[in-house]
Amino acid sequence: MPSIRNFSIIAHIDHGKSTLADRLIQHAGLVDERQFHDQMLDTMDIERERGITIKSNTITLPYTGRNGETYALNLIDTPGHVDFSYEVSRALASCEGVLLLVDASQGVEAQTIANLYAAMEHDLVVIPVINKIDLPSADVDRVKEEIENELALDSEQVILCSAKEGIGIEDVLEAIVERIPPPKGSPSEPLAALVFDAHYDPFRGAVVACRVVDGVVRPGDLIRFLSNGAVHKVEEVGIFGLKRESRKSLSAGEVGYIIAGIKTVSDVNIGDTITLDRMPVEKPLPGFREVKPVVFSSIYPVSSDDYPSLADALEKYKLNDAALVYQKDSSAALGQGFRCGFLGLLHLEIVQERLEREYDQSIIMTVPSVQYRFKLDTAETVIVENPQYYPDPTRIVSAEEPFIRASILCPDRYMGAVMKLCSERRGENPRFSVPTPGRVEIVFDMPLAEVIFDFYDRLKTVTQGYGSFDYEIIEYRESNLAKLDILVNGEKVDALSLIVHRDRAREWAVQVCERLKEEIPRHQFKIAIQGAIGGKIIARSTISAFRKDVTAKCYGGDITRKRKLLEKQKKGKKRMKMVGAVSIPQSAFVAVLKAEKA
Ligand SMILES: Nc1nc2c(ncn2[C@@H]2O[C@H](COP(=O)(O)OP(=O)(O)OP(=O)(O)O)[C@@H](O)[C@H]2O)c(=O)[nH]1
Repeated sequence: MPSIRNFSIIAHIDHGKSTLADRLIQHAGLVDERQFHDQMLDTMDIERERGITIKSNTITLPYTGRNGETYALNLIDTPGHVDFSYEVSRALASCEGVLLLVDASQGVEAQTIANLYAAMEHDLVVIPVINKIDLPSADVDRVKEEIENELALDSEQVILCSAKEGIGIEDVLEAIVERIPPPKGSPSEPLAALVFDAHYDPFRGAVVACRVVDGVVRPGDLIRFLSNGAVHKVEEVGIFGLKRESRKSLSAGEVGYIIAGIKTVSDVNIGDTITLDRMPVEKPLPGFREVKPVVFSSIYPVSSDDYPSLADALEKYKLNDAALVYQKDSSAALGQGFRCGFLGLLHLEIVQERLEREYDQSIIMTVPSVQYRFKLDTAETVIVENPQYYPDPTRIVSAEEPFIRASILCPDRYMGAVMKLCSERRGENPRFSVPTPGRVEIVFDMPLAEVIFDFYDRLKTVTQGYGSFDYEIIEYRESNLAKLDILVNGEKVDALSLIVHRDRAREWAVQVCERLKEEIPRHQFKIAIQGAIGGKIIARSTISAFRKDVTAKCYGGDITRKRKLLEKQKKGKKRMKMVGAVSIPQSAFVAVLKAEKA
């Protein structure tokens, strides 16, 4: 049997993980030049379009070392965006080592540091790799210095490569087999396998991705999930090549999949331990850090008839994205739906897109919220993440909201712009340090609610792409909160309500009214859009009554253009939600989330 190495690639976003993974796959000869398309591991459409990795993917690469030995290298790809550090932690739990990739022109970034800490927590061997050395702006010496100073890693150990040009790929592979130890574990012990991912196959049921730590699993075995005692008969085991490749067994140290006709999706929990029913292990393997959702929003079907289908889609989706949490919810305006918890706004957007594309759901999402705490005059404390359940204001004694420690790394010339952005977002207590000349680290305490909307995008804009951002939640702090209601044509639309800081309430109200004015099409009557706190109106916009014929504005001739407009209007109708006498397009609910127009 070939010797096994389990490793992962970690890096700041855009430093080239997927490109390097592609190169390693190509080097392993799994695909020929003709079949090769970029970013083999980024299988989801959204990943390709956005050019980011969201889900961890696994692949086994055969490799023959310079010493002539054969190896099976299990590569677990990880995402780089802050929202998905949870996926990183899952990937790391099944590895013995990591490649820590640093861009030769950008250098060490906030997420590089956060990822290194995660790898150290799991006691992994860290191989520093400087990528993109082909770039004219590459500054290998400076980046080596940063690796020494900011990461405290030995710069002598650094491997230089260009994933794009295919330079240094063999050095990377040799370092993996030389420096990363083979997995420990023993095939003769009772079976213990760590579930680190899963997805739903309509024909085969749940496909469970796992790392076998001890023992062996074969088709025909009865396996048991330790967390809930569910027992299933194994139909197939195998490894992940470019596709699933079945094998006779999976044994200690190997990474692969198990198919056991599991139709009850809720039996499978990421982080669970699988063992043999007839010879179980007593203790579960150390699982993963529990995920804590920080952003909440409700999902409703555009048409209420689709509620059962949405329920089914969410259950299957959840199997593939353990970070999503949800429960039933209902709204006067939108009917039955689900309240969901997300890791961040990007996560929310991804869930929305995947539900629409992969599960064919037409959904509406409400304005996201963080979790607030209210102390009431009854000495009770209530936790509220849904504006619908905002307590009676006369009973609130004090209110608190979650604060984060935001850490931003950027070239020092952007310091002023970053400071301004942070103080606009109610940032407090700024601290600075200079990790390497020319770069500053700026640390702020900031309300989480202020970063969930579009902070990261804004930061990228004000630093021309050079700023990087990481955060951790530190504590709850007292805050002056209020519930902002939105009324459309005199009717309160509960799905548009939001909890805001009083100082920013008017600003928000004006913005939401303006955005809705752009999003809601004209009707045959005039529509007032109002923002109110308590009964008091604090902002207002008006949509005037419309001219009936939408094609009237394309003077005469151009028939195709006319048809296009009508088609567009027809399509638009399908995605409308009636609120009283007003139809609000699905997009409006999402649009109000974006603080500034795209
Ligand atoms: N010049 C140059 N560009 C590279 C190299 N490696 C990657 N890139 C480019 O850098 C960009 C980001 O690369 P990805 O591989 O998508 O980055 P990533 O780290 O996987 O990004 P996430 O998966 O979103 O975290 C792409 O445009 C690549 O073409 C390299 O060695 N040289």
